[in-house]
Amino acid sequence: MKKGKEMAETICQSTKDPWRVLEFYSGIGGMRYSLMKAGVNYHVIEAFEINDKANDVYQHNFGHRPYQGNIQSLTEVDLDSYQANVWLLSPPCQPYTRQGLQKHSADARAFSFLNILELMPRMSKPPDMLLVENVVGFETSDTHAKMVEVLANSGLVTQEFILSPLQFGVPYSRPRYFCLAKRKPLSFQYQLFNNQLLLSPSPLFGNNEKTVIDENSQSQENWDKLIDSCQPIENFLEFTSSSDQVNTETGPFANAEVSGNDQETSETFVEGDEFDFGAIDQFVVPLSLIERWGSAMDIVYPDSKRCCCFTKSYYRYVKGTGSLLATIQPKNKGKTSSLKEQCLRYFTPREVANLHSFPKDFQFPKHISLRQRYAMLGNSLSVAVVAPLLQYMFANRHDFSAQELH
Ligand SMILES: C[S@@+](CC[C@H](N)C(=O)[O-])C[C@H]1O[C@@H](n2cnc3c(N)ncnc32)[C@H](O)[C@@H]1O
Repeated sequence: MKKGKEMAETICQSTKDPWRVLEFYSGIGGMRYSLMKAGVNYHVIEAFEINDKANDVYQHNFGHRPYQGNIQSLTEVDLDSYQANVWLLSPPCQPYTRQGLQKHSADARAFSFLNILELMPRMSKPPDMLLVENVVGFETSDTHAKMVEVLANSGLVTQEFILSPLQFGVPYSRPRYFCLAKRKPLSFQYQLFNNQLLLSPSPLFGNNEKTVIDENSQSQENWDKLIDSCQPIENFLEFTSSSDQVNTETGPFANAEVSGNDQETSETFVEGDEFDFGAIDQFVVPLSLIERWGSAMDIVYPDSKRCCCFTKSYYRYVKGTGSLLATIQPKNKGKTSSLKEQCLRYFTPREVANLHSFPKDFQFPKHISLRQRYAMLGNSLSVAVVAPLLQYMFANRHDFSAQELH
């Protein structure tokens, strides 16, 4: 009879059973797109999301409407009934954001996640693997302390990361906290990182060196190297323009070109009256805002290799909610050249989705307003970061398969 590693490898090769996944706080489906990109053999048994507009978007793209209840009301019997191996969770971030009151577990928006943690030890079939995503700051919260305690008591080993799309070649600064957890006999490929918080993606790239550059490194040299290795922002734009193509008389996008490599996304964008090309002016930053807030704006250019995190308040507020694009490149970049002459515009929702590495076929249904689109994208996640994390979590040739674990 085969034993241990030999048996596990045989099982992994022979099984066709997909991993049974539950997606909590599914939003517009960033986790599901990450699963798809990771190439995992999965079946999303159920997704849970309280927001009906987010569920419209999810249903539009995946053909399944998530369960629209409050996660706080789920019981261990409910969760056991799904017989899931894998949980993916991106609970609300507001209790832990630096800008917020940082009430942590005392914040009502943390209650549903705390409920899930309390249910886990009471379940007869708790998950074998899970991934939790949250803001930087979560790792020092009492909710985090509770999560680590519950996972350890339930026999799950954790590896934690703080990673940004910049570390994956995407010119987008969005550092986020991630926890991966696996239950024995499953194990991580690099077990020396068990119970550690890493600021480097190196294990995901197949090496166990901790010294790969990270966004939080203090060294200017490392920071420059990281930014340099990213693609330029123009690769993520649906409209490109150069100063000689832009007719400032008739509006900065009068002669805007649809990016050659992105025809599909432009079609996605031209949907409904609200998004006619004629309405492109809605992305121009009004002069009154530039005059009032210009000094607080983060301005980037098509050849820039970094832009700031887009939050759910992008387009409603300009300060600290995400970068603005200068469509006319001045000789001297930055504040020395008048911002008014640089024809600032907002990134379009499609462009934000591109920077989140969502696939080209992702679409919003027509009835979702511009503000709702930005709000939902701001809540979502980087597929470029989560997909390799999932690949790392699922891939260990010594692991048992979904079939063996049932
Ligand atoms: C950080 S966002 C996650 C977004 C998601 N990962 C995505 O790709 O769009 C948190 C989501 O949880 C939902 N949510 C918050 N509290 C909830 C609750 N108690 N029950 C169900 N959904 C909830 C919010 O509506 C929001 O869409």
